[in-house]
Amino acid sequence: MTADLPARPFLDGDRLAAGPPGLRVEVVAAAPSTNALVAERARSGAAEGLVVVAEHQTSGRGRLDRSWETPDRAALTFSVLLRPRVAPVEWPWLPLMTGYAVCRALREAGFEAGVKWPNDVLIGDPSTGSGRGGKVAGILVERVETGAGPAAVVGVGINVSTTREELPIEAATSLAIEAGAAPDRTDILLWVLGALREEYDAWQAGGAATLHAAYLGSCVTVGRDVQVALPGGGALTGRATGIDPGGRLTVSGPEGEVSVGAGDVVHVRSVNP
Ligand SMILES: Nc1ncnc2c1ncn2[C@@H]1O[C@H](COP(=O)(O)OP(=O)(O)OP(=O)(O)O)[C@@H](O)[C@H]1O
Ligand SMILES: O=C(O)CCCC[C@@H]1SC[C@@H]2NC(=O)N[C@@H]21
Repeated sequence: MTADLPARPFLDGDRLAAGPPGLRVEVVAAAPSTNALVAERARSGAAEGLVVVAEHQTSGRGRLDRSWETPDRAALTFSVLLRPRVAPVEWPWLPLMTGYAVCRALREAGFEAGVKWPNDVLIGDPSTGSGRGGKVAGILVERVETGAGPAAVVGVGINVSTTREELPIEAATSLAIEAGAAPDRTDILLWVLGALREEYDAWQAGGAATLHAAYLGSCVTVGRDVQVALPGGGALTGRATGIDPGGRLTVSGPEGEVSVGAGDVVHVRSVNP
């Protein structure tokens, strides 16, 4: 007779409980969207630092209401509740900060990682790696009005053990595809949360200058020729020259130098990559 063995734990609860100071991690078996769940908790008065991880996210959302698709237990899908003390005009740095934190964590795990403005994290190099390189993570930051003032829900999706067949788009990849095996999920989550905590504290204490410089050093968009699709069908074409103090991408083209905010772009594509 064979006894039912307990399923292999998705994350190590003891290590999470001792994780980065000021963060409280809760793991749920399934949720439509961890961003929606944390937004609900924020409206009910939850304090800053709540982190909800879903083993299975069934209706994940991306920017502009696109869907974020991850098979059961194959990804890390989680959201962090923040209540920033800095002026809302500074908040556009939050998705950039989070992308940079994911990048730091993936480098700690041995990956070559870069941020694609505004909200993607890319790994690998299709010409050298065992995988093919591509988008491994996406960030969705949403502002929520609560009785205790505005809050930010910072959502992160990372493809961990997702197979090629399970990925929804050709340009996507997973940590397992690039490395040949999936790294430890608890390590990755703790490294992301630790890096996010550090970047967030530094930003609140001293503004975006340090983050700005670090982000530029990791950004694969700046320095490239890009085509930025705008809402309503227009497009902006030119050289991405930098990130302005408000976290917007600056593009130099036939119209001169123009800044675009993340909320105003449908897509950013490299031209002649
Ligand atoms: N698990 C996943 N991994 C990678 N990509 C995914 C995943 N699930 C959905 N997507 C894709 O990610 C896209 C949402 O991300 P995003 O808003 O960054 O769009 P994008 O096409 O990457 O635009 P941009 O060119 O601006 O980066 C959706 O179009 C969706 O097809
Ligand atoms: O690439 C994007 O547009 C962003 C994708 C963000 C996905 C994460 S997964 C956890 C959190 N919950 C959601 O519904 N979305 C974010």
